Amino acid sequence: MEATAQQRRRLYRILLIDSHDSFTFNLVSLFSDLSIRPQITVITSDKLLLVSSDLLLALVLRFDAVVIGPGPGTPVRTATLGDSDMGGIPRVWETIKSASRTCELIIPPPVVIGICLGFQWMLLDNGHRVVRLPKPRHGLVSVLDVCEQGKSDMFSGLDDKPIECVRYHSLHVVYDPKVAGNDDYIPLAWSSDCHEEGEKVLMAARHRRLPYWAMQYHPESICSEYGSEVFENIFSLSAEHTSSRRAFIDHFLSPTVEPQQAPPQPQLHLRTRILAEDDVPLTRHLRQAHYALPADLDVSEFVVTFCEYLHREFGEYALLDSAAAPGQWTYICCKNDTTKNFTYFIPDDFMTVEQFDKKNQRQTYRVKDIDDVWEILAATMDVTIDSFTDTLSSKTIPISQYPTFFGGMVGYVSYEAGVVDGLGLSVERESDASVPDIDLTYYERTLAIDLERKILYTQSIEVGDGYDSHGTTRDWEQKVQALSLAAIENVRATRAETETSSDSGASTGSITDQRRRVPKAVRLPVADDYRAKIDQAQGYLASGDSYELCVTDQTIITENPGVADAADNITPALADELESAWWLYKHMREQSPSPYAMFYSSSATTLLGMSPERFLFWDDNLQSCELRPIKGTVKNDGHETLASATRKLSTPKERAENLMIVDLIRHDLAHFCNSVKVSKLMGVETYKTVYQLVSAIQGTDFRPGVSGIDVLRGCLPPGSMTGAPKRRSVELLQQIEGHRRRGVYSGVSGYWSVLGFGDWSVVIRSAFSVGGCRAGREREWRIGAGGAITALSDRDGEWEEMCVKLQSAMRAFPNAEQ
Ligand SMILES: C=C(O[C@@H]1C=C(C(=O)O)C=C[C@H]1O)C(=O)O
Ligand SMILES: NC(=O)CC[C@H](N)C(=O)O
Repeated sequence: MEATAQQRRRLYRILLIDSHDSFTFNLVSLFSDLSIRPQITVITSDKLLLVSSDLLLALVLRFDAVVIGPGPGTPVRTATLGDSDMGGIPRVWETIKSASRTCELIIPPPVVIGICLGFQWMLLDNGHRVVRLPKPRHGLVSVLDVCEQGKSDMFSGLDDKPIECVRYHSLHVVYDPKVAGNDDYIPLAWSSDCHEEGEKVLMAARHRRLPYWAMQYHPESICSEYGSEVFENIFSLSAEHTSSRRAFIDHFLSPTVEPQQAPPQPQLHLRTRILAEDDVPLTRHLRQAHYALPADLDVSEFVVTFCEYLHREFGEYALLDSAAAPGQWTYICCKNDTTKNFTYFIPDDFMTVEQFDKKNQRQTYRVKDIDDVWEILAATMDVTIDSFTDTLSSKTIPISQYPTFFGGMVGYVSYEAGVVDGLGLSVERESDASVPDIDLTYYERTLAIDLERKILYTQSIEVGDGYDSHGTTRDWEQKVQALSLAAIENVRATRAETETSSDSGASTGSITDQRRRVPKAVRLPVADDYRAKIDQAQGYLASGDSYELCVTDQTIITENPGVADAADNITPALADELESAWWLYKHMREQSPSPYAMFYSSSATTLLGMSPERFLFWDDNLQSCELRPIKGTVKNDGHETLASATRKLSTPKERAENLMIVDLIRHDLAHFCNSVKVSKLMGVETYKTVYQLVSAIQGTDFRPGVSGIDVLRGCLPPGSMTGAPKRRSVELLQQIEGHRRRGVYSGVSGYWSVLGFGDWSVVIRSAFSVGGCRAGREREWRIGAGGAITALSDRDGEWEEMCVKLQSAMRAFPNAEQ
């Protein structure tokens, strides 16, 4: 077969140096769509320190272009104090320069492109100064003032169009025309909003003689214009240089053999399953039945009553509850003999598994010497499905309308698990009573409720007829159906009662509940401490170490120990704790309902989730996923309308906060997906207590070997809870927050379905318990709240915003409110 001209063309090799920034992979996405047939190698700048000088020369020679990407920190310290913000970039730079200067053989340099930190480094090295901006510009848009020289260079063909560019910088280059001679850079564009900055800021430059270009702004941002055109121009302006350089290098080194296809990017692979001995995969049968619920039924009330009936019959359960729009599905997981709870604490090398035996006794064992927790979880999820029965289908429901959760893992992953696993950083160990960093329960019997169409599905993953201590799957289905009918009746009867007595269901309860509802102690955030944290954060924003920091604080509510009630199979105090947690959940759901509500109780903790924010949804079958970050909050207290909230959320400050996270998520997703698109940019959504600015980012065409769980793992912790760039911001937040663990707060909760779907929310506006009778100490509830701090943030406004968010969860604890 004859190769096409495009295939015959040589790969254009780009070495992209990443200074642990959260925008680097947006450059990978941008380059991938260019006409040069790129092959991109990303290396972090600190790894370059490990490469010997000879190897570095050989490495650099092989690339057509070296891109010095953006990053936190400053290039200045490196030049004077040898600090580490630049990693091995100065060595690469020296290698490029010395190869073309001092060898007998003058090797033509590769094309070099510097972006933001890279730009600052290149001009600093050339003798210009780099100083702080009067006010940092993070996520803000400027219009470029393109010089005549720029119009015939990297901005050519753009016909004097105003070019909007996004800026993420605290430092800038003071261009000094006196740095004369052949080795200087020529300005190509300035910022045009000098009225705000006091002076024009240099935005783009090129070397007078060599193929070096540099940009202060971020051409890869979703809100920057003409990013592709600018790079096409640079690669075409340097095409002649590149081809003569290739001929020169080929003459001395054997020409490189082109691989048929670009090698896959390094990825996390969960496909290599490690099976525990008792986890030999069995083929399972999926069984599903569905029933129409009465059209006039208040499904939200039904869910609560139904859970209570199910609890009495089958014991503990988990609830993934779409308690408010736009949620469509509510899932209830029922315990049976195959239910297994997995808990893991950082940095243990074992995982604890808990299962109930046929006599309903807890059995606990450890999986030891594990390298990777997720491999163990993946082994349990490795369910081979051989058949599917839809037993009671009266009419055909299109497959797109079927529930996506059909059993699998439900639970949460803590913030710290993401910090350690996703970012490779370390965290301090929790001293006393702590909650697991991963707490997931595997369920094979689940109920799905389609709230829009009012349909109840019973779903099971069974071997044989699914017989266990609760009977066969069929027995279970029949019991569930009978319970659902009883719950429907109960909802109707309660409705009729409340219409006459005006009493709300959530406010009824035992004496024990009443006592518990008066907390023993409440520790709230202190305004001055919070303001001090904001100041500290803004110091880091001014120095260029971060562009946005999501600062948080925690509230601790210590419960009054209740009076023990008797209950079957579980100790009285435990039953009491469960009952009171459920009461709190119902109250929270009534006060601040949200689309990602969750009631999840394991032996170590209980999570009362009321998150409005989807973290990640994935579909392995379609190889697609979606993230929906929220950034930008306005109180909804009855005085605000959607229109007035939209006005408040349209300010540069709010938009910048959101934009930074959108760019960060595009970068995170580009590690796993060949295509990343923003399907919604900064829409305003209404919730019961707040208005929020929400964006949606979609990733499709997963890279080879990737499935949704890899995306989840690799994108933790959620960027909306860290700020950008993620890694450096997390380190700074550890200092700002006094190395206090956030725990479940700021982590993610949701499901991982055996059908290849996952849906996870960010744990915010929620409470989780620490201690309790099984830990032999008082139970306390922790509620985290915080907000993104940018250079434009105002201390009092941020304190108020945090309080609004805190109150949405505090409402569950009526006597604890401020
Ligand atoms: C930090 C919280 O929320 C995060 C911060 C937001 C903001 O700064 O506007 C909005 C949603 C969340 O991503 C919280 O609720 O505690
Ligand atoms: N985005 C960047 O590369 C920022 C560079 C540098 N840290 C600054 O704030 O100016």
